[in-house]
Amino acid sequence: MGNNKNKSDTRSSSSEMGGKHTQTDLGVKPSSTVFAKFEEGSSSSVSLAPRARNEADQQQHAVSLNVKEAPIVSSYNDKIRPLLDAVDKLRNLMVMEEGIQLPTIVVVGDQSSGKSSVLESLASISLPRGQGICTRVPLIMRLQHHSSSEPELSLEYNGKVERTDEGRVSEDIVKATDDIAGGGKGISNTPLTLLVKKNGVPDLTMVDLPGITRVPVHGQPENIYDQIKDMIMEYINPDQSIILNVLSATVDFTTCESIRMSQSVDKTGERTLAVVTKVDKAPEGLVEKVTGDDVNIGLGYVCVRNRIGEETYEEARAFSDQLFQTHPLLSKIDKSMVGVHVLAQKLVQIQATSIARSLPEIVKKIDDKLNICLSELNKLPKGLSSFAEAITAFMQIIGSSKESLSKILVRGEFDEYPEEKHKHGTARLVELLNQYSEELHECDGTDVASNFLMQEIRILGEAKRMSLPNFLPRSAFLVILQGKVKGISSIPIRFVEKIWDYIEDVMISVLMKHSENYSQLQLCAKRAGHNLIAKMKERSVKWMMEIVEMEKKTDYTCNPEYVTEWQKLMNNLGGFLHGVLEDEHKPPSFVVDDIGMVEVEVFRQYPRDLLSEAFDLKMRMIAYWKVVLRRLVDSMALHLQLSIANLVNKHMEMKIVTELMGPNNAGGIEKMLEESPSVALKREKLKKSINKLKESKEVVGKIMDGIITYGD
Ligand SMILES: Nc1nc2c(ncn2[C@@H]2O[C@H](COP(=O)(O)OP(=O)(O)OP(=O)(O)O)[C@@H](O)[C@H]2O)c(=O)[nH]1
Repeated sequence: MGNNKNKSDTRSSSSEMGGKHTQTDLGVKPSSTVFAKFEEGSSSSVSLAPRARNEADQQQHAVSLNVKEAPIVSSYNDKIRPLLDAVDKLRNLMVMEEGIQLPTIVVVGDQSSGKSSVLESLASISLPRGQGICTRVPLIMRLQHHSSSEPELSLEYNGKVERTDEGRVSEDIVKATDDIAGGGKGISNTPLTLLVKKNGVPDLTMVDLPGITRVPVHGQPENIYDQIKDMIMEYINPDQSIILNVLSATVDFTTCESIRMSQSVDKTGERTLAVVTKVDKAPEGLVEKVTGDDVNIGLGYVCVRNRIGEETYEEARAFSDQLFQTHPLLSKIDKSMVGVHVLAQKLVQIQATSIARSLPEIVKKIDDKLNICLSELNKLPKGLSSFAEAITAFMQIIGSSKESLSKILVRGEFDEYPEEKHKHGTARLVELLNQYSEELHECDGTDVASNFLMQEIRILGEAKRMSLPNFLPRSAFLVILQGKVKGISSIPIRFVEKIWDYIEDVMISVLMKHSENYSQLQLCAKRAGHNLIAKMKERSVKWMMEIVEMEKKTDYTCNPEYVTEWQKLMNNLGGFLHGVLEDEHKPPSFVVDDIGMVEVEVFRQYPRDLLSEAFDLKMRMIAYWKVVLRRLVDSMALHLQLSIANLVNKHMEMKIVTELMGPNNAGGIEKMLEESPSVALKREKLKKSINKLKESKEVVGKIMDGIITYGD
């Protein structure tokens, strides 16, 4: 470790990670240790293509490739492999679905910019290449160096693993893509994993994404651009993602869509590395383009010339090396910025730093998420396993529902539903009662002055009998009273229905809330609640109809206000008779106190006695009607108060028990033992997440132990 300090110091000042991902920045001893150790190996060149190791190649590329056998590669890779394996395992466990982001190298680029060709060059295998859209699903490419000279390739998607080989891999990727995204040109979010175990490849995991295209080709959906953009944004948005932006040398970088997208999530470019492809096609001005850095690429540029057509990798590499060494323009580009091997080295370093930096945070997030899931699982209702448990749960539900209803409908305490005004029962009941009272008052008697006394004169005419003249016939009073009661009789009935609908609403929602974990009980409580309210409503309607009937039959009150009011009104009689019969001006109308403006012309044909009797009859009715209306409202309020108290304290529990135990509900309370589907689903989901997070915890736990041991 003697020279590690110097090495890490050098790296801290390097711009390789945008000057940000320095060892000191990692701030975590274990991960920094790994990085320092890992860098020892990084000074060696990377073996990329064992197949290139024929003599001619070795001579030709001795400088650039410096092909070495496994020791250097493995000591280089051995440090990063466990970390990368751990991250790949987490990726396989789909830990991202739990909201935990993993450090990922995401390959983006405009369509046909050469993304697949770059990946091919890194892995020395053939991938589907060509013009038009090739990559249609996220292709997770896991490159792993292994000591055997026999490469092992496999494809993993939709839960299955298929072996493949170098000769077939391109074709198999196309088949798997068709399987996932259909045979057309559409794209899919379902990832396809390609595992390449091959001697000499750098240990790297990258995700290749579909190329960005503005114009849909035949067979592609109209919104293909948005679909691809959404997919790319989802992958590059997390801070943990490293963006490998593939740019074709043939285009102006500032116009590239992929640059626009990466800049939108990584403004300073501190997590963006650019690979410039097709340098052979457009060498002019390239040096200026990559040194000018008009597009803010924080992690630097690497220029490559990929395999073209049917070239072998060896040939392609030879051409590439030659190009960067001898081409009059391309040879001017700094050697630390050219070639696939430089790209591989940079990616491995960036990946290692990124993983080491992210691991402590990942461990913490896994722990946090696990704790949240465990506590949510604990909060779920315990599954009931015996009759006794079911009875206890039932009693608790009924008890708490009764208490809630008593609070909101009887006592006026709203602490359980502070924001739900609809459930502030006592206040809403008073409001409804006030509306009822207003409706009663408005229905009759708003305009006593119009047709003043006409009804009374007519009815008195019909009530004539042989008796003393100064006795007011009671029958006349009753006839008028009955007519008036009949006129308002539908209002109390409508009100009763409305008020019980409201109570039903509140009661059912409270019952549902308290029994939310037991769907069978909910069904039964709903049924019981509905039937019970129907009965209560029926009873109230019957009672109200009786009251209305009583008001029709009898004119009685002991309320002294009636007499007081009548006497007050009768004080106007003298003035009224004078205006009608004695005033020599014979006014056609005049104001009667407490009544208003009345037409009087018509009264002049009637005798004084009749007018006086009719006036008296009217005033009695006005005074008495106030008593009747007050009685209808007061008795309604008292009736409701009693009915609601009975409902909450007596009937509700009884009705639900009867419903639950009754013949219509075979299975009775045992049915409560069945868990509601939504709770079962939630429990299942939480258990799955917990298992996944526990496994993930184990994966990172092992790796952190290793790092600590290693660091110590
Ligand atoms: N001359 C030359 N051609 C290249 C180079 N890199 C890629 N190409 C060619 O460019 C075309 C597109 O390359 P791909 O690798 O399929 O591009 P892609 O970005 O993966 O394409 P999509 O995934 O379909 O967007 C192919 O014909 C490649 O052979 C290069 O460095 N030089």
